[in-house]
Amino acid sequence: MEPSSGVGSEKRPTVDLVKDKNGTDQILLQNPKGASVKISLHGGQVLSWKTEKGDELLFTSSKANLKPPHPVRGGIPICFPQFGTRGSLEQHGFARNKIWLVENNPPALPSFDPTGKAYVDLVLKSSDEDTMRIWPFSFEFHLRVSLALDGNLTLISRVRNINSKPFSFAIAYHTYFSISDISEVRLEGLETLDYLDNMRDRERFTEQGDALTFESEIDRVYLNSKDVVAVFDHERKRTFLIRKEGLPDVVVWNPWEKKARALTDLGDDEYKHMLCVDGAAIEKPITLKPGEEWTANSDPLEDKRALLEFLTIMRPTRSLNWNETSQVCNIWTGVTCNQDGSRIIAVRLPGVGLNGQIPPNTISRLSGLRVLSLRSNLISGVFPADFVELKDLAFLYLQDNKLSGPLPLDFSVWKNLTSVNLSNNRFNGTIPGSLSRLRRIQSLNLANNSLSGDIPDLSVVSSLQHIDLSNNYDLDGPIPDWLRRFPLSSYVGIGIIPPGNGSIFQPPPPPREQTHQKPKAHFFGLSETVFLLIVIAVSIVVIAALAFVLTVCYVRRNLRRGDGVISDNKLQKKGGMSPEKFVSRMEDVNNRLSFFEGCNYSFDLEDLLRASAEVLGKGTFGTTYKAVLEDATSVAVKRLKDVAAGKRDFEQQMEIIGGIKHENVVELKAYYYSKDEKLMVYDYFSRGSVASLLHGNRGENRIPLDWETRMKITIGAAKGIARIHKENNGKLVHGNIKSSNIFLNSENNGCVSDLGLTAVMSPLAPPISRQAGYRAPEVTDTRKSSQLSDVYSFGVVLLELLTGKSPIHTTAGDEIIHLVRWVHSVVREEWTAEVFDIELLRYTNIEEEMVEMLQIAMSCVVKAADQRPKMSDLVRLIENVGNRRTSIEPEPELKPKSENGASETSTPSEI
Ligand SMILES: O=P(O)(O)OC[C@H]1O[C@@H](O)[C@H](O)[C@@H](O)[C@@H]1O
Repeated sequence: MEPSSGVGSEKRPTVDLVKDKNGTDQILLQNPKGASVKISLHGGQVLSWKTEKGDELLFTSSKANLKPPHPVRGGIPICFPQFGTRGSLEQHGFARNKIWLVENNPPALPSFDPTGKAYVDLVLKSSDEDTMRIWPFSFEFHLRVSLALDGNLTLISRVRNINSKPFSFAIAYHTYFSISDISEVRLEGLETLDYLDNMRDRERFTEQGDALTFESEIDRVYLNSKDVVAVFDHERKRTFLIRKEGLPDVVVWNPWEKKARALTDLGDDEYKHMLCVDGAAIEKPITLKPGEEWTANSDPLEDKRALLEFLTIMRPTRSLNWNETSQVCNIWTGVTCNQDGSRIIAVRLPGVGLNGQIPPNTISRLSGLRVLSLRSNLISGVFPADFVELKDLAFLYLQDNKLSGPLPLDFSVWKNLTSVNLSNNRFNGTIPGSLSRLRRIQSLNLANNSLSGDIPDLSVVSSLQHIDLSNNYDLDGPIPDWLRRFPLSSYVGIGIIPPGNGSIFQPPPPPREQTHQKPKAHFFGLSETVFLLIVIAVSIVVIAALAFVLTVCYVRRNLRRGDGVISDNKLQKKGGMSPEKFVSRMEDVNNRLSFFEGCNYSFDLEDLLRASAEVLGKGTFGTTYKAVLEDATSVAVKRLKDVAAGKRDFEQQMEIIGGIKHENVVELKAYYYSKDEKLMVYDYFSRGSVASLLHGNRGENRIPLDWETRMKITIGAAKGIARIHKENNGKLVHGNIKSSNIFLNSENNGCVSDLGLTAVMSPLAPPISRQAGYRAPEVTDTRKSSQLSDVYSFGVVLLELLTGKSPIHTTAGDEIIHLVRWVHSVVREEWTAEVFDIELLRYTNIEEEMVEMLQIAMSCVVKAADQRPKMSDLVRLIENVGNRRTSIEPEPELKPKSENGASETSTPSEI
């Protein structure tokens, strides 16, 4: 066979047809550096994968039976179309036992770059009678195996349905990695995932550990894992990286001693030197309609079909770019997929003119859906009964539609519900008591419907931060005590309302549509006569306030012109404050926001009240919301809790914070202070925080955290903190540095937020455990933060960026691990490579920088505060590392490196 391509004029990759001792055809791929891969046509199975030094990376049993049709114990058998015994076929399906053919003219693979690669195309077709008898579907399985110049091995599978009926299949690359000793290896990337335990009737469990180590038999299918998992072989100092885009599951298998003895094609002790880790699609079999083709990385076909059916019926007035031929995950408006593109997890279609009833069996088929926003459309009909299928649903926004009928009776089917907005519809009937069984719900908005009956007791729902039941005129009073905890605007228009003020984030009741039930004569629960009296009283106050405003404006204008009748002095003597403050007081009376100079926002508190608010996070000092104003401006609003400072001190601190203008400090745009509410308004950073990008679910706006980005975050954050430390005569302390307070600006530079709040907060505010991992030892004792404790916290963030781990996390057996201590212990063992985030191991030429950054981080987290570097020194040190950097490109695949003490990184990507 011809070599697949040349490299310069010297050596070329070669592809040869050879025979094994049984006469079975094998393909030998060799790259110009001497790395090689051997593939048997028996099973299309990779049997050997060697580095350029000749080290074998795959395990094959010395007792393996290499004669077809027996499966070969070792290498990379392909399990298809069945995994294990989950079906009527023989164990792991038939593909591994069949003779595959070399394919000389395979269908083109759009994204394959052959440069420097030795590769071969194999095909398995269902044409033979034997196969058709056991699995009566016509298919073609095209397999490309390629060996890159850097030694990486890639398998790309494509399965095509050439039948007239649909079929489903599972697939796994049952990869036997060769390892020094099973007791010495660790497997990372499966933390917190659910798995099906084959040893316990495929029962579902959740992985508790930080990494997997092995002490006994293991036989599991981990579900929905990240794209990269890694096997660390401590003894050989070798790391296998398995990139498996498009394959959601991971099989982990080692038979251990007893089972190994029972397997005739495995030596008794050989289990010690093998570990199977497979990229796979098992839990949710892949269904192909006639003519369809699947390849890892392809669209989530089932979900795509469901959405197309939904679209056909709902006919939005705004055209959407959804069609069968475009890729869902990267292209379709309003759709977000999970990390490996196997499921749709969010659908956001606000205000696109969706019309009519949600067709059954469409949206409900998106069983991985977490966010559904269909607000501000023209959706009618009842609440779709089949939404009960959406078990993962966390955010549901159906407000501003024409939905009617009762609310779902059993809310407890959506265990993850966090935010629900069904306001401004025509729902009637009672509020379901099952809401009280939701343990994660933070925001519930049922306002402006026609709900009636008792208000259920939601006092037990401790997670609830925002509720709005307003303007459901038939709800029975009296208002229960637990509801009185919330602002009045949460329950105006129901029962009997006590007097009091409204509050932020509770939209004032909008004018009700004709179609809504008409308010009866009990305005806000009061009789018509009393209401009229109040209207008159309120009018008088408004007129008085208006006169007051006009007077002040007149006074201010005159003062600015310099011809005022009242001098500054006089005014100060009289009111004890400057004209500016005088005006600001007056503005407070009218609930005004105090904007900082140069701020180009033009909204006021009223606008903020009307804005739709979404909880972004609950932090140490309060809850942050994303507020979207009517003109579509998004801002982040922090609602502070436990403020101890009085108004004047609060304002002073806000002036200091708002005075900082620096590209790496999130700018405070405005604030609001009243007895009941303290708000801070910032720009909204759509890319999210470093914490969410590192540890959170990686949605639509996710930026892959490559090394370049991590460096930019670090340099940005360091500069931002250094700038903060200069403020207030060099005395300002940030006090709450953590990865959730560092955001990415449009250039991916780190920007620091949430600064300077310790000074205004109650010292008695309970310490939040999440903060604990960032807190310097001396702060734990004294509860007093300093600039040097900021340096410590910054060091923890740096460790987070280097390791990809949270500052406090748990292992199997619920052992609590402190990142700082863990890094210390690993580094002490002198195997630094193990510390780094496996996602970083795919980049070349960064090892040195990572180690330098690790040293910098370690210097920040030393126990003795006075031995930590200053922030300004850190900026210099980090910039030095960054400046020395040449361009760093992520490798498309990963490679085995030399064994001269450094870790060896290799990956059968696509596996
Ligand atoms: O012996 P086989 O057919 O190659 O399978 C090996 C093992 O593969 C694992 O993936 C299965 O879960 C085990 O049950 C099975 O024993």
